[in-house]
Amino acid sequence: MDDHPGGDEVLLSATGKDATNDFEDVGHSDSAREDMDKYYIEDIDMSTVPLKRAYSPTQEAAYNPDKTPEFIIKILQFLVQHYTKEK
Ligand code: HEM
Repeated sequence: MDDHPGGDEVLLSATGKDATNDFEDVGHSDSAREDMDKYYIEDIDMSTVPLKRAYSPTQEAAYNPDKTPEFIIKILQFLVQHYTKEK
């Protein structure tokens, strides 16, 4: 951990899961890839790795762009005001 040029914090943040994407995202050099051979212990039993949880957005009411009811109410209000003034 102390020998990792990227520091120990990033390694700790990638523990308990498959860190392949974390490793690849950094764009490690070829020599870093070669270094991995030095630290290779064994293949991971993938059945013990927590499954990736799919992102599920909270169900929000869909925005209703249909303003027809509001529009009709405005016209009715206008008509009521108009005719009650004249009479
Ligand atoms: C056994 C696995 C790993 C080895 C052997 C390794 C090795 C190295 C080496 C040699 C460097 C120096 C730059 C280079 O040569 O690419 C480096 C940088 C770095 N590594 Fe790793 N690394 C490992 C895993 C990880 C993981 C899992 C992460 C992320 C969680 C990570 C994050 C970083 C970061 C952020 C840097 C600094 C990059 C920069 O500032 O340019 N490394 N690593």
